[in-house]
Order: sequence, then structure tokens, then C-alpha cells
Amino acid sequence: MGYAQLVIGPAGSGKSTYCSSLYRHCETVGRSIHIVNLDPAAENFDYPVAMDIRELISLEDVMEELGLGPNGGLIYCMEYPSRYMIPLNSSHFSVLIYRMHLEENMDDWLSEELDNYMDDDYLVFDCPGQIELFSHVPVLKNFVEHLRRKNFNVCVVYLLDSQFITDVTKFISGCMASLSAMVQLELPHVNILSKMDLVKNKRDIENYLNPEPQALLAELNQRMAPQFGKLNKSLIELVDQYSMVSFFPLDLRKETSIQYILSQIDVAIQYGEDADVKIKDFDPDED
Ligand SMILES: Nc1nc2c(ncn2[C@@H]2O[C@H](COP(=O)(O)OP(=O)(O)OP(=O)(O)O)[C@@H](O)[C@H]2O)c(=O)[nH]1
Ligand SMILES: [Mg+2]
Repeated sequence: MGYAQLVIGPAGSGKSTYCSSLYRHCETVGRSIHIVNLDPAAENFDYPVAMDIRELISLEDVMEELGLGPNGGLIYCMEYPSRYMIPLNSSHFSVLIYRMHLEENMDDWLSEELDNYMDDDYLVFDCPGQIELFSHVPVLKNFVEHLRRKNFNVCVVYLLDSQFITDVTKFISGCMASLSAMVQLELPHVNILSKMDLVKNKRDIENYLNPEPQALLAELNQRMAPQFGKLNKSLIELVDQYSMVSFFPLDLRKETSIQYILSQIDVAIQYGEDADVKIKDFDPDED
């Protein structure tokens, strides 16, 4: 049995920073963890990259060869290509043939790479921020199914930037994006409000960490025109029924913050329930 976190969330929400902080935390406590780059557009890493999707495909190549912009190029990188393009000239055609079975290549690549990891290994996948990847494009879903076939317990870690949660309407729209990942991927799911060090008035945000559905509804109704009353009620019920109304704050200045989040994720994927997991005692005097 292996363990994995799939770190997703909107562009710039702090996924890669979270991954490198998690790596450093695990290093400090003597815990083994491997971070995988799944972002074909990534350039700089603050963590040692255990596996790198850029060995398979890079955004730069796809943009150049196919004349796509950064977002379309990225989706192309991750997805089966033929759906997105019609070959227009011979060079496009050869690229199409070359990439024709990209999804299968991804499976092969993943299989080969995963063979390097043993039982009880813990992988963290740093994903790209394009929201399509976890809202309706099936590539991450297929990817997760592959991991599960390889006997990995997987948890989605969804990051939302606390800087955007300035009022209840933005909070709800953040919840809806997270919910779409939840229904797409059907995995244990942990929500994180990132960049808490930047929040000036902690009390404003604390209201959204674990809010009462009724209080949220009242706030929504207050902000929006009366004709939205019924919709607001349904939205809040939906979010509540999916147990979405719960975010863990992540303040990277505090070691305890990342430690607590990791412990919650461990519970979600049942890490540490087997006796032989690789946690060694933390000795603060050790170099
Ligand atoms: N102050 C502060 N800045 C942060 C934190 N996390 C991330 N950032 C900054 O936010 C920006 C984006 O962070 P990334 O970690 O690259 O975000 P990402 O989600 O990986 O972005 P994409 O991969 O492009 O989707 C960078 O400038 C980070 O330095 C945080 O906890 N606090
Ligand atoms: Mg990133």
C-alpha cells in the first residue's frame, strides 16, 4: 500500500509552496516523502523533484509546435490530444501522431516511475493550477484511477488562497470550485486556506474556517438581491451536505500549522495505521 496527496487548487493558490514546505517539515521530523512535479509548465523547484512530468512533455514544446497559448497548451499536455486539434499541416500532423497516445504514454510513464517506489512510500503530486483539470477534463480522474490500481491511498488537498476570501460570495464560489473537484475525483478531500500569514484581520477569515451554514446563508441573503433567496438556500444546503464548510488554515510561519494539516491528511488516507510506516523519532539535538 502506498500513500499519495494530490495537491490541486486555482493558479497561484500556493500549491508548490505548500509542497516544498511539506517537504521541509518531513525532513525535520525524519519522515520520508517524495514530491512529484505534474506541472509541464513548472520551471523552478524549492523541493527535490522525485518524478517530473516534463520528462514526458513540456509546455514550451507544445506551445511552440502547436501554436497554442499557455492554458490551452497545458490542457493539451495533460490530455489526449486529438480532441483538441485537427492537423493543419505536415508538421502538425507529425506532432499529432507523436502525441496520439499521450494518455497511454502517461500511464506507461507513471507505471515505470511508480515501480521505483515501495510499499508505504508517500508521494505528493504538485499539480498545475488550470481549473479545467479538476472540474471537467478527465485526465486527473484517470490519473487517480491509475494510482489506485497501483494500490495507493489517495487524498485530494485543495488549496484556496485566503487573500480572495474577502466576503461570503467569494467564499461560496471557492467552495463550489472545490466541490467540483470533489465530485469529479471522488476521493477523501481536505480543504486548506493558504497564505494565512498575509491575512491582516484574522477574525474575518476565522468566520469562514468552520462557519455555521445558517450564518452563511444569512450573510449571503444580505449581500444579494431578494430573488436569489431560494438559490442561496440550495447552495448552502449543497455545500453543507458535502461537508464542504470546513477549511484548515495554513500559516507557513508556524510549523504546527503544517504539522496539523499533515496529521489530518494522514487520517484521511489511513497513513500510520500500519505498524511499519517510516516515521522515526524526532530528536531535536540531532544535526
Ligand atoms: N506570503 C505567502 N505567500 C505565498 C504562500 N504560498 C505561496 N505564496 C506565494 O504565492 C505565489 C504563488 O505560489 P505557488 O506556490 O507558486 O502557487 P501554485 O499554486 O503552485 O501556482 P501554479 O503552479 O502557478 O498554479 C508565489 O509568489 C508564492 O511565493 C504563503 O503561504 N504565504
Ligand atoms: Mg505550482
